[in-house]
Amino acid sequence: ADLPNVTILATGGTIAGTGATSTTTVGYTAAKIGVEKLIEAVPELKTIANVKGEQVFQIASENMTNDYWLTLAKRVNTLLRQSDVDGIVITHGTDTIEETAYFLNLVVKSDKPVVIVGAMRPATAISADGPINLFNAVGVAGSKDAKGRGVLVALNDEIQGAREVTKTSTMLANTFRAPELGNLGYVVRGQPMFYRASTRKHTTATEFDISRLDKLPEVDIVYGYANAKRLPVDAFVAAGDAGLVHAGTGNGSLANPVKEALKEARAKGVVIVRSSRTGSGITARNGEANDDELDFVAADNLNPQKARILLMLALTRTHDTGEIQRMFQTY
Ligand SMILES: NC(=O)CC[C@H](N)C(=O)O
Repeated sequence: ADLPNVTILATGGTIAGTGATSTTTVGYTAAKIGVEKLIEAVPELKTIANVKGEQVFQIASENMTNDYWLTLAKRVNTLLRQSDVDGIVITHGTDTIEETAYFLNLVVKSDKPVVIVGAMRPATAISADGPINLFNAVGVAGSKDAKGRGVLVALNDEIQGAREVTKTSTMLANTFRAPELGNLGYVVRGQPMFYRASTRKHTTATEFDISRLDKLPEVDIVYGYANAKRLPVDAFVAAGDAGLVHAGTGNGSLANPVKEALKEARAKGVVIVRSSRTGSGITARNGEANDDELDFVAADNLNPQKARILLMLALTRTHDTGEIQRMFQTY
């Protein structure tokens, strides 16, 4: 009775995946097992929390969309307003866990813990990581220590912050890292141990409100590489995008034809954010491009897929590039 009340929102992924044999760890099918079965597989959960499950949707997370995010975020906010919910665990495919985590980090309006968890091996595999990951995630979500830290990602005995965490390996169980900046802590026997906190504003301290939104602005990502052409930029602009994120080479550098296309896009009102494909470090304002002159925004150290999320949310508030740059320095 004294245990915390934790709701598990299931969305699919490998943690709910099944393979043909116990050694199938590649080539299995994600998003097969329902939330009740996930909970039944870990009877130990009863010792650390009163757990309830809800299947919000059932997808492989490469099929995540803005619409699914709005559905999920609204459900999280509704549940966290209830006095009988102390924390939430979201089971999720690992491919886009970092994006969902950062989106929720910006739009959840509560201090209560929200912990996202997944697995790298399907439920049918020997040494499946899903059950222990779920146990630890429920422990974190039920802990008072985890309150007010923003959305957390807990896998492989580690706790990562939503803003910095990224998937770094296609296959390893310790795929989740915050390059150069490190994890926030560990989970030991279902107990979180924190050593660091994110310094950027999140959850209750953001200016974003999705409660009355049923659509997000269209923002896409254009990748930088040798021999890059302007074609993708032109195609996204023709499709009516409100914003574009450039995943630049190095410190967000722009190939000449792409720079021309982005300049023209900006002249048509499209907001341009320069980020980097390198995986770590800051894309500095007025560094590899003159953002003041071009009227572009620099992504700080957000990776392109996270810069896309912040730009979408920023565009729900303003089209002023000065204001949007401020948001990239704030969140
Ligand atoms: N390990 C995983 O969860 C990856 C499976 C699948 N591609 C997904 O993201 O849902």
